[in-house]
Amino acid sequence: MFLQIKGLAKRFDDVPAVDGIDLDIEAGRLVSILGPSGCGKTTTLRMIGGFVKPDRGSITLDGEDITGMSPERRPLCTVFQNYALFPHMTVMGNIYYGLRFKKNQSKQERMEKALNMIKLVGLSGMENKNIGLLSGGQQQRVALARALVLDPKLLLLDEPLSNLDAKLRMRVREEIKAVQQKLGITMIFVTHDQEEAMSMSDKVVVMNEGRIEQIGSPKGIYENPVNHFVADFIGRINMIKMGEALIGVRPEHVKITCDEGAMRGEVIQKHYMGSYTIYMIKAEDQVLQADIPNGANEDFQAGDKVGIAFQRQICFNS
Ligand SMILES: Nc1ncnc2c1ncn2[C@@H]1O[C@H](COP(=O)(O)OP(=O)(O)OP(=O)(O)O)[C@@H](O)[C@H]1O
Repeated sequence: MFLQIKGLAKRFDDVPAVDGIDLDIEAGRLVSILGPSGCGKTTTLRMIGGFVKPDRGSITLDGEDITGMSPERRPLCTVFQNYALFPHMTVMGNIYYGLRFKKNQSKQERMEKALNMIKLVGLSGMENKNIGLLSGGQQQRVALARALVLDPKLLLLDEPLSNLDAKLRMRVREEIKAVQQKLGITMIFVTHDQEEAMSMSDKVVVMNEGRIEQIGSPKGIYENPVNHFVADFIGRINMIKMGEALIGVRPEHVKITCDEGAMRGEVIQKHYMGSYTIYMIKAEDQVLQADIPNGANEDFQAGDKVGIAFQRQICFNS
């Protein structure tokens, strides 16, 4: 296994920030660590990067135990949330900076490498621009290029898109994924944005209260969440008690009809969302959400009595 984490734990005072996690990551994957604020995502990333010393556990990268190694000796790079660029330097200056220490390469080789990386992240022509004159999206690309030019075995990104507005985030998301695939590099990024994690990653690690709740592909986690926490954190879900059992039904799997159904309910509200409408349906003592695509389907109104059917349900033990 390329990256192997075993029993990793860290306490701050009496709070277990990371409570004994195991994680295996194959080479060339883009993995996101997702979870609510304070669940231990950043502490996990910082322990991999070497900026926080674990209380126990081990981290092995490409066959080498890096648990006790200082950050600068680890064969990896971290892109921080605030990018940590040198504000008084140019784009080229920032990207070339780390390469100055690569004494086994000639100056010519290093310059070429930096220029290639500038091209790869789409900043050609901006080599001599000062960092302070760049937009947030451009600064994020410089930070990415500055890390990638050092050929790290692993790239760690801490909330890489959180400083960008919604539209730019979508674009930079695509760009990071494209660069990752082009270089075949292994990346781990931390986010609390489930849409970001789902759309970019090969594998999603869902954390809660210092522990890993589930690891899987975006599809696997969405369709087969192991518990209520994961189901609720990734997308929306209706939780329904059926006798002793608790089942989960995604809103897109709730069908409503004019016919008599096994379950009956009343439409109490509807929210038009463009391509679909969210219907809130009161059934017995609970309110269910149904996402119904607009266009081909019947339009229901508040007060309509409807039949309810579930196309797919997820069973939970508790
Ligand atoms: N240096 C520190 N000193 C004391 N407590 C800390 C420190 N760093 C983190 N913690 C605590 O450890 C827990 C996990 O924090 P961490 O930053 O890893 O969570 P997170 O999931 O990254 O949260 P966020 O999404 O808000 O950044 C929190 O309770 C936090 O308050």
